Order: sequence, then structure tokens, then C-alpha cells
Amino acid sequence: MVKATKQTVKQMKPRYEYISSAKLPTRFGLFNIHGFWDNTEKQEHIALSHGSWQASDTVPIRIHSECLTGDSLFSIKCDCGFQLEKAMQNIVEHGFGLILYLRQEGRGIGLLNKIKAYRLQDMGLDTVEANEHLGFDADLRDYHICKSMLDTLNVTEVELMTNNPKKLRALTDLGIKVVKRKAIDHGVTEYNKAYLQTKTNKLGHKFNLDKLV
Ligand SMILES: Nc1nc2c(ncn2[C@@H]2O[C@H](COP(=O)(O)OP(=O)(O)OP(=O)(O)O)[C@@H](O)[C@H]2O)c(=O)[nH]1
Ligand SMILES: [Zn+2]
Repeated sequence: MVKATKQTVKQMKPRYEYISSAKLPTRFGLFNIHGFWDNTEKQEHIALSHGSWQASDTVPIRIHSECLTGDSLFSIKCDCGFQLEKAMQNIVEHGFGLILYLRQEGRGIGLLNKIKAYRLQDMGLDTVEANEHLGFDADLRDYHICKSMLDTLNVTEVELMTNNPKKLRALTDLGIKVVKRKAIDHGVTEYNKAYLQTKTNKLGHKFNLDKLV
């Protein structure tokens, strides 16, 4: 008989673990907050659900990457805060839906590096050039945890609120059926027009450029 050593027990732990859920009343309606843990990156992630569904239902979802400045500090330098708000409103209007809120601040470079990138943008670089100047790829995000979150929350088929084709591809590659993409091009300001233009031109976002003139 093979004795389980500390090492083998450690290896058996799944990468992503569901931790707990609780009610979260918000300005838009009642949500439930679900906590997940990434054992490899030692990172906390959350999902926010509203209403209920069957496994056979198409669930409207948004994969939202953390943006402390936009989501919590009311920044209008990007569109994140507006998108999060709109996604929550859309979900409540629909009656049910889900936000996967991933802690991938700054497209995966972290908050302090994002501040460095913002400083470079103050000096004239665009969002992609700034990342590259700091030695990072333009986008370092990983979406594997979405599969585990969606399995845990009984979702197999989604309508995805995004302008980012990479998120669509990532979900499809993980075996999630994406039946529709819903554009979420809200929150254009004088301060984020150039940023949205760069995302459209260099990162492949499907943004309605008419909204940027
Ligand atoms: N490195 C870097 N990250 C930024 C900058 N502006 C915003 N971000 C980050 O970009 C991410 C935006 O994520 P999302 O809201 O998911 O947006 P998206 O990938 O553009 O796709 P959709 O909004 O779904 O169309 C967040 O993690 C922000 O913190 C920037 O200038 N530099
Ligand atoms: Zn943002």
C-alpha cells in the first residue's frame, strides 16, 4: 500500500476551489457573491449571480477583469466601471445572469505596474506601448478559472457581454457554448476615447468606432 505523503496530498488538490457563497444586495438588485481560490496563483476570485437557472438555460454572463481605478474609484480613464454597472443592470433586467469577476488587474500586470503604465500614458504612450515599454505583453490574462466557476454554478451555455474576441475564444476553447455575443460599448468619455481606439486597432476589440467620433 502506498502511504500518502504530504507531497502527494498537495498534488491532489485541485487548482481551483469553490469556497463559499453569500447574499449581496446591490444598488441594482439582489446578487449572490461566490468565492473561489486559485491554489497555483494564490489568488482570490469572485462570481456574482442574480436569479436562478437550469443547466439547459442560456445564461447572460460577463467576464470582468479587475480594474480598481474604474470599478471602485470612479475613474473615467477606461470604460471598466461603466461596463460593470451596465452588465449588472442588464442581468437584473433579464431576470438572471452572472458576472465572473477575475482578479487580473491591469490585464494581468497588477495594480502597481498599471500605475507605471498610466504614467507612461501621461507621457504620450498608448496602452499597448506602455505595457511593452515595461517589458510585458499587451495582455497577460488567463481565463481557465472560468470553466471551474461555470461548472460550479451550473452553467453550460452563455450569452457573453463583451467586445473582446479573446474572451469569446477562451470560453469556446474551454468547452463552453457561447450562443451569442452582446456588445457592451458604454461609457465613452473624452479621457478614454484614445484608449478604446487603441484596443480596437491593436487588441482586436469589436468596438463600434462611430461611438468614438
Ligand atoms: N495594463 C493596462 N491595463 C489596463 C489599462 N486600462 C485598463 N486596464 C485593465 O484592463 C482590464 C479591462 O478588462 P475588461 O473590462 O475585462 O475589458 P476587455 O478585455 O477590454 O474586454 P471587454 O470589456 O469585455 O470588451 C482591466 O484589468 C483593467 O485594469 C491600461 O492602460 N493598461
Ligand atoms: Zn479600467
